[in-house]
Amino acid sequence: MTATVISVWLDVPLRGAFAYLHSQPLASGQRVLVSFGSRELCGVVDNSVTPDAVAPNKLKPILQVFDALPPLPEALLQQVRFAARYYLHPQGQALFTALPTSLREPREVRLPDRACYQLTAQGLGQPPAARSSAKLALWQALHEPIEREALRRVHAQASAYLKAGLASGDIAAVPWQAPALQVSGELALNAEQQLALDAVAANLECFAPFLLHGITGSGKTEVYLQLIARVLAQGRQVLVVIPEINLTPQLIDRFARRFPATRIVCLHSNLADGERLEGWCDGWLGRAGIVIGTRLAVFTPLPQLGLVIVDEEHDGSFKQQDGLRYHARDLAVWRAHAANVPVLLGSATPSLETVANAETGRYRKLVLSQRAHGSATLPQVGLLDIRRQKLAEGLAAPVVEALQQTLARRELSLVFINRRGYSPVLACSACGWTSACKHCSARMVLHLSARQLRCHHCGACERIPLQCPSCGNPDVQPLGEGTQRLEAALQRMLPEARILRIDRDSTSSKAAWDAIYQRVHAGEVDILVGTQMLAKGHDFGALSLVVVLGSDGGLYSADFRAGERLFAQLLQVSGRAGRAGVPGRVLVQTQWPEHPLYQALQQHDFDGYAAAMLQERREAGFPPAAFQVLLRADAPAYADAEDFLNTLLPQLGELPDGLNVFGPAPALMVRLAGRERAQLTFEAASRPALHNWLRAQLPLIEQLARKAVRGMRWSLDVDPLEM
Ligand SMILES: Nc1ncnc2c1ncn2[C@@H]1O[C@H](COP(=O)(O)OP(=O)(O)OP(=O)(O)O)[C@@H](O)[C@H]1O
Ligand SMILES: [Zn+2]
Repeated sequence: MTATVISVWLDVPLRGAFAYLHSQPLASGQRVLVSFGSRELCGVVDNSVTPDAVAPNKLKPILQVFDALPPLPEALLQQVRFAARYYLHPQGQALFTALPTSLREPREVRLPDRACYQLTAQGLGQPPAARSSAKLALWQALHEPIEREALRRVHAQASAYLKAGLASGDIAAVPWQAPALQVSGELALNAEQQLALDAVAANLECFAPFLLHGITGSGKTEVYLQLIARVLAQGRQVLVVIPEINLTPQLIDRFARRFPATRIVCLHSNLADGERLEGWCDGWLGRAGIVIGTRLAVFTPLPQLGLVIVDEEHDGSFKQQDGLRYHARDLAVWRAHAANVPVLLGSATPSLETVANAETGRYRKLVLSQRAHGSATLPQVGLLDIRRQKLAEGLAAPVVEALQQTLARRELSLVFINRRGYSPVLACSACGWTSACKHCSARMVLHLSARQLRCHHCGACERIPLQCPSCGNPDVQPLGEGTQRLEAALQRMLPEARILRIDRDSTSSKAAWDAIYQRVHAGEVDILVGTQMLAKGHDFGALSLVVVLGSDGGLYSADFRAGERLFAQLLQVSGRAGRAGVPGRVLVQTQWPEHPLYQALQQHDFDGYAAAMLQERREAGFPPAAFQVLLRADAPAYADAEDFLNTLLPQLGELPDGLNVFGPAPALMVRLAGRERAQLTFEAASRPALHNWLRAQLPLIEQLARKAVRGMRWSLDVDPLEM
């Protein structure tokens, strides 16, 4: 019997594919079981590559072909091929990053049969009594084949009704079929929204990248929804990628209410394996009309893809910070290109990368310059110079006054401080000791209610010391404010106010978020105190005052992106005020009121400040004017990480023209979770030149890494966001 050599990708940190034997050829994308060393692994067949050479007598057979599901689609393999090449990452690992956990494991995967339900002839002849409106609505909906989930949206009693109907023979399960599109509750668009909609809708048949630059509250989401309706009407699918924080039940609800019959798959990292697999497969098998999710959703196969949307495209959470360090926005644009469909990048504060692309005409820019809600206008921004103010518990008198007035009018206030915990550091006034983390170059944050010091970088916890660990002084004091301390101070100053704190500590569960939303919308809250979790996407109608504290730190940071991030964050959080007719006001406490960033914030001048920042980047030769790749090394001791880079550097030889390297230098945060980090920054004006040259150096880097001290690790970060 002659056997065929099959190329198989495995989830291992090696660049090549592996060769195995099978009795007959297998399709690309086929999942298989193979033995690798002493383990059995899941592999994926790829006939487009030549495997690394193996002596014929050493070839091992494929142990099992997992064929309960069809082979993974070619479009996914292509996307992974691109991602691996672009991000200089081993392709096997890139492929397994793209798969839901269940498909990475060395076992067969079966999908539960997805059925629809419909009335039988017997059921049709027996309408429920007219007084039972729930049953009548369900009975009506069951005239057409409908999925359980969609039926549940018709009425909460769906499951019980279905169970009874199946038992009595009034209802039968029928093979799954795509439901007819239903669209409900579309708003009449304003002129700018209409222009934006028309521009994209006119390009549904080709790749066309758009920037939808709409100020906060300008109705971007409404434009997305109406575009999605057009695409669904063509029987095609839509991919919507959004930041982690914005994936709220409220948003999903908004989509579900608009498209009550459509299967909407929601994908994020907190799903159980089974749920994620089912959602992923529903996209892949064409059953889902809409896939909406965080960055990992960008890998969901969608055979009928008709439109890609990236909301809040500037958001840093789109960049994966370990393994395959991909940027979901950039991969989303690539996907739209590969599928030859339009992609819409929406934001009130687009990234400078995207601004630059709009400037050169690579992306077409669509503008929403007005708030959508009838009488809503942008808030007035006041800058409070705290060099001339006495602060009480971190708050200037005009801020407390404004909070009092807002409370008296029974409107909602938001106090924004981007620091959770009680206080960012505990310090000894006698010897200068501070609560440093043993594992990171960072301070441990005081969490008073939990009676702990916590490191927000590595998660280390300690008891709060009763006296200074260094000199024994019993007077150790919290320095500065975090959300918890602010909450306590506000409660003392405004005892009658109902205050709600929102940060990662108070919202760890989805249920907590739901409860918060309900309380705010029911008017049970007067003041929200919170971190950046509050800055984005939320639409609280009664919110009329936003107070910003402690934002000066971002003005003069060593990270060249800090200003861009701060500006976006402040515009976003300011944008929460005055969204529904109540005039809004923003107060910023700062020591630098004359700083151009605050001046631009006051004028709501995104374009002007973005142009200035872009100009600075061009002069300094920073992205987006240049392209970067970081080579990071980390080890328990800094010297070992640095040694590796220092050994490598001379062996790389002379760099080609136009390519520069800086370093080795310590990372901005040198020590993290007990490891110290050094890096080389490669930079060039030409992206292909930079990537191609680095790709050619990979064998050398890998060879030297094998000789480095044990425990040294290295990685490449293409288009890094963190320095
Ligand atoms: N054409 C319209 N007519 C009336 N109201 C509208 C219209 N479009 C949107 N709205 C309303 O305006 C508010 C803001 O809209 P939406 O949430 O879509 O804005 P957005 O631009 O996505 O906001 P942000 O970026 O600030 O989160 C919502 O309450 C929405 O229902
Ligand atoms: Zn730490």
